[in-house]
Amino acid sequence: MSDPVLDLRDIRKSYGTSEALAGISLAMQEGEFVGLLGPNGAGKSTMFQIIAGLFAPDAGSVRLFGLDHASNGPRILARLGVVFQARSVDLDISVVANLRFHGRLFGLSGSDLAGRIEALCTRFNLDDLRNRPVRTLSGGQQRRVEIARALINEPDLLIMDEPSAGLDASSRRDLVSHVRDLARTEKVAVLWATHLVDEVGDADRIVIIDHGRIRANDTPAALLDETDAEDLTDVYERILQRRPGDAEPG
Ligand SMILES: Nc1ncnc2c1ncn2[C@@H]1O[C@H](COP(=O)(O)OP(=O)(O)OP(=O)(O)O)[C@@H](O)[C@H]1O
Repeated sequence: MSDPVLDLRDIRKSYGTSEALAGISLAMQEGEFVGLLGPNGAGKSTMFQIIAGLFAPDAGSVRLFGLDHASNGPRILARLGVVFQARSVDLDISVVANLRFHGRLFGLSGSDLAGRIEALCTRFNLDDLRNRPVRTLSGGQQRRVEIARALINEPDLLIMDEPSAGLDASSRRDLVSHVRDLARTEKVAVLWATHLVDEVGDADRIVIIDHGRIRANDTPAALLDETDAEDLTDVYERILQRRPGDAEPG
């Protein structure tokens, strides 16, 4: 069997005396869409920064595609797409100019780059907006540009930290369905962090994190079954209300 796309083992990270991650283990396979749910301060962003190689954990092992950041950072980044909470596209230049710039950072050029930009504009309904400065687009359209940018290198793993922040309900639904479709058709593994349960109802797996610990890791159906909950919102609330240590995942 091929290496997992992502393999985190017992990751720990503290900021001074405050422990942000208290032993996180998580593996993801090709094409899996995993929803990472957790309240504010749960440790989601810290986990993302560690996966992206921005800093190393205090303890534990981080492998992407069977590689570690210390010896294979550039090979990992070539196969990783990242959407952080903060904006990373330039508001003053057009959609296409942003995509072209980011493509060049990955060594793409000529018809290869043009072809990828074309395909991404079509996939994310940006065709009519392609020559507009990003500043003139709506919040939902700007987030679609962010995601298209993160996909310019055709990553095998896309990590998204609250990608729908600031969007209305219908734009959020659109965004989720675009990315869900991407995981299904292109076999991109997606880790989608949010604190909004409705965004991850269709995920292959839901991971619930709180106080730096994984409190649940299973399919939506299994979580509903296990908690005897009405719906996923109820699942989430019940799991967060359990005392850490009660029925922790194996
Ligand atoms: N640079 C930092 N210095 C000190 N403490 C930090 C730093 N970054 C995060 N923390 C703390 O670590 C814990 C986890 O924060 P993190 O941002 O990873 O959570 P999160 O789940 O992404 O939260 P949110 O949903 O609010 O973005 C919090 O208690 C936070 O205050």
